[in-house]
Amino acid sequence: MVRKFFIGGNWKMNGSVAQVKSLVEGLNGVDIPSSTDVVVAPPFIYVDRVRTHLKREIGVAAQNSYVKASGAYTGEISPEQLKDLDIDWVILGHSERREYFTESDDFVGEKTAHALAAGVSVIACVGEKLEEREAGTTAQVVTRQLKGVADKIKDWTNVVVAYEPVWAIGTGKVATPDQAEEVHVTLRKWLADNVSKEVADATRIIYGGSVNAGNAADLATKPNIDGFLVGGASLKVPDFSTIIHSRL
Ligand SMILES: O=C(CO)COP(=O)(O)O
Repeated sequence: MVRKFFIGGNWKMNGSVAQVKSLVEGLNGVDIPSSTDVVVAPPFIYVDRVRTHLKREIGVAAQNSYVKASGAYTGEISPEQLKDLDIDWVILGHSERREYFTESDDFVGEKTAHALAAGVSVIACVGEKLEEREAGTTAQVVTRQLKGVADKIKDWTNVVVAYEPVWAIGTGKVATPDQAEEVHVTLRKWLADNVSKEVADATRIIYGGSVNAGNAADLATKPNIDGFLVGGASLKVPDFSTIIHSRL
């Protein structure tokens, strides 16, 4: 099964009008291989302008969405509203949201189901903390998080799973290709055993955590690493471009 390479750029809470303009101009000059899906996720307030000015070969994602279509939910954004702006993707369950905004596995699953129902594809994130890895519970943690999503959805066609070990995010401490591959295999096996062999074969599992222009190609050699979710390096167009072209 050939899974299309997938590169996401998570800009997190970074950027200004000027920086967003320069990123979009830079990205418009990057050659996007037809074998690769590329999606960038600006902060909410910039998604509309990014979608308007960015070339269509690059998708745009939000970094969160809520579980209702509309209503009295101050500060929230619905996937229906994202769709209204032609935003086709959303990142859900990022460890920063789980940690700072106390999002549970169950809530991430609910948000995933609602986004998919609204026609927005989902990058669903899982990942263990350092103490969980050291305690030997990595597989348990990531499969529990994946189950939170699996319990709420039936169709995985529009889901990409991102494995992002918390200890590797923004730390410069990247998982080795073998460490990442091991967890990707665990996640894929869990999908095969608990959802279906077809879903396990077809679902892209991407890696995130200190991916940069220097380490992406090595990680991309692993058969179960189907791409990357990139934070810091996605704010530097030349580095992000190298990562986009990291699979030979
Ligand atoms: O959290 C990440 C992407 O969602 C990874 O961030 P960094 O690439 O900055 O480590």
